[in-house]
Amino acid sequence: MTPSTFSQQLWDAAEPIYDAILVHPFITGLADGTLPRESFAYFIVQDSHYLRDYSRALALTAARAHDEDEVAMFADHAANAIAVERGLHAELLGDLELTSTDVDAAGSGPVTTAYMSYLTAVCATGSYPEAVATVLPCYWIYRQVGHVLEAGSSPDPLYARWIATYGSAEVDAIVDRVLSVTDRIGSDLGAAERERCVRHFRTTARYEWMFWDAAYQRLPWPI
Ligand SMILES: Cc1ncc(CN)c(N)n1
Repeated sequence: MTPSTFSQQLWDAAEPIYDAILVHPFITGLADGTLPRESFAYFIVQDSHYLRDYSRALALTAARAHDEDEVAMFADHAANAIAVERGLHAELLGDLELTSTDVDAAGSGPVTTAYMSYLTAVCATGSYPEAVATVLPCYWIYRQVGHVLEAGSSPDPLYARWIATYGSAEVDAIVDRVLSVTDRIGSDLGAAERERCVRHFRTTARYEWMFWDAAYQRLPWPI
């Protein structure tokens, strides 16, 4: 069956990746509290690096938009939506007894660097629809994971706080708005550009799985 909307077409292309995310031990460990603290700390440190470049990728996406409301939305997300996540990180880093010096000293790991580089390259050199498709898994997958985990939360208060942020109504409203922009863009895309968007969406959805997997393993640079 042909997907009814562009966002549905993108989601369908990445659904097996999302299904694999839901059963990854990082995610099941957040939910049942068995995730090792060291893996969560690796994740928060790497995510602090990631958000720096994600914010830039959103600013590049804003610069590529033609519709004034969409320029304003992505620019606002680059500044403010990210600020909510930074606030969460600051609290969690404090609880993990880590500082911004520790974040800088750790540097960005192999998967973080690869994901950030891909985001930056597409948002800097691709079209506006390609940029939107590339940044979308970050918004959408976290919202979905937040909702799934929210039902049972976590016995671990740190993990419960993380879950509550991504399962919140505030995140819902942000993601719904981005999805409606995605569907508007998709209504007049040619086949070749549509295919490029699907490829970018699937690639960054894969990076989302890899990001959690790297944290679970506390993956170092091999050399
Ligand atoms: C790697 C990653 N992906 C998504 C999100 C949610 N904005 C995040 N904080 N970090």
